[in-house]
Amino acid sequence: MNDYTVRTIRPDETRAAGDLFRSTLHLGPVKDDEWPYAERMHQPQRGIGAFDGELIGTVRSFDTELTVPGGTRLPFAAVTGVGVRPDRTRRGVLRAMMRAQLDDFTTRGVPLAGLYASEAVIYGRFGYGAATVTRDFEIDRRRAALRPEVPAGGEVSLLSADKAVERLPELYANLLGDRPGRMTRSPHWWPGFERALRRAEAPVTTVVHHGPGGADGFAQYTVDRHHWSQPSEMDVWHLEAANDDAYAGLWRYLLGVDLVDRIKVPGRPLDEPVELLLTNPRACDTVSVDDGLWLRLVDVPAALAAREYDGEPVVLEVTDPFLPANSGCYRVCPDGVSRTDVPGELRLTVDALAMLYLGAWRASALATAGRIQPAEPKALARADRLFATTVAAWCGTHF
Ligand SMILES: CC(=O)SCCNC(=O)CCNC(=O)[C@H](O)C(C)(C)COP(=O)(O)OP(=O)(O)OC[C@H]1O[C@@H](n2cnc3c(N)ncnc32)[C@H](O)[C@@H]1OP(=O)(O)O
Repeated sequence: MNDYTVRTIRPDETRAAGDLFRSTLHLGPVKDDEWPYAERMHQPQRGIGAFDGELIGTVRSFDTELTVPGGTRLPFAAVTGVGVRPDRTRRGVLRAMMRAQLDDFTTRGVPLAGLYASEAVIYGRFGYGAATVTRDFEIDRRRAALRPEVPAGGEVSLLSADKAVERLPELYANLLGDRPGRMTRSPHWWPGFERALRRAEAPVTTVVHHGPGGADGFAQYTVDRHHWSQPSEMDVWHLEAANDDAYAGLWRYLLGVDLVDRIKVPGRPLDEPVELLLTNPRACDTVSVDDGLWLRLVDVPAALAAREYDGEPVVLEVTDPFLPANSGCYRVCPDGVSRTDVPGELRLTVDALAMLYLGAWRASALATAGRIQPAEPKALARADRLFATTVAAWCGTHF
C-alpha cells in the first residue's frame, strides 16, 4: 500500500524540490546567489512531487524539441531532477512519479521524452532506452600538430560572458543542423548554462568562429593551471560547428592556446573525425565510450511515422508494459508506418525500440544481445538498413 501521494509541485515548493534533488546527488542546497538562475530552470507545471506529509521525491521536465532521422523535429520532454529521499527509496516512489509524468506527456500529446541517467539500470523498466552513444577523448597537445591539408578555417574571436549569454542561444539555434538526437535548447536550459559560465571556479572562455556567411561555430572551455611546473588541462565544455571549416578553425584555435598540456573533451559524437586532423592520430586517446541520451517513445505510432527510412518493409511487434496503448504490430517502410494485424517479424520491447530509433544500435546487434527476438531472422538485415542513419546520433546538450 502506498502511503504517499503524487502531485504537481506548486511554485512555492520549487526550491525545496530542487534542493531535495540536489541532496539525492549528495550536493548541498542551492545558494541564494545561484537561485535566480536555478529558479528559471524549472518550467512551471512540469515539476512532480511525492509527499507523505513531507516532500520525499521529485521529478521534472521542460519542453523542447528533438531531431529525428530525416531532420524532423518532434516535441520532446527533457526529463531531469529525478530524486527520492534516501530514507524513502525502493518502495515505488520513482515508479509512481514516472507513472504520473508519462501519463501527463500522453495527455499533452508529447511523442518523445528523454533523460541522462545517473545509473544505467534504472530507466529501462519505464521504457527508456540508451539511444545515443558518446565518446570522451583527450588530446596530448604537445604532440598534436595539424596535418597540412586541414582547412584553414576562418577568424576566431573571444566573446565576453555577457555577450555569450546574449548571443549563443541564437547562434546555437542557427547551427543545430539535422543530426539525429540533437535538441533545441529551451529558455529553461540556458539559465543553467549562464550559471555555469558566471559561477565557475576557473575563468570560462568563449570563442566564436566566423566563416564567409558570419558566425558558424563556437567553443567554450576552462584551463586548469595550478603551478608553472605542473601540467595544465583544458576542459572543453562546448564545441559546435556548422561546417567543416568551422570545425577545423575551432580546433586550430584550441590546439594553439598557450600553456595547455592536455585537452579533455567529454560527451562527443562517435563519428567525430578529430584524430584525422592530426599528423599523429595517437595524440588523441579515447578515454571512454558511454550511453548518452536515454529516449522514451511516448507515442510509438507518431514517433515511428516522423522519421525517415531506407529499404524494404519490416513488421515490428512492440511490447510496452508501462504504456500499453503502444503495444502492437507496426509495418515500417519508407512509404510510411501503419499498425497491422500481420504477425511481427521482430519482437522487441519499447526500450529496445528507442535504442533502434535514432540509429545508434543496429537491429542485428540488439538481436545478438537478446533485446530483439526475430520470428523471421531475415528481417534483421532489412531492419538494419531501414533504421540506419548517415551520421551518428548525438544529443550534445546535457540537462
Ligand atoms: C534523469 C535524472 O535526473 S538521473 C538522477 C537520478 N537520481 C539519482 O540517481 C539520485 C539517487 N537515487 C535516487 O534518488 C533513487 O534511488 C531513484 C530515484 C534512482 C530511485 O527511486 P526509488 O523510489 O527507490 O525507485 P522505485 O522504488 O520506484 O524503484 C522502481 C524500480 O527501479 C529499481 N531501482 C530504482 N533505483 C535503482 C537503482 N539505483 N539501482 C537498481 N535498481 C533501481 C527498483 O529496484 C525497482 O525495481 P522493480 O521495477 O523491479 O520493482
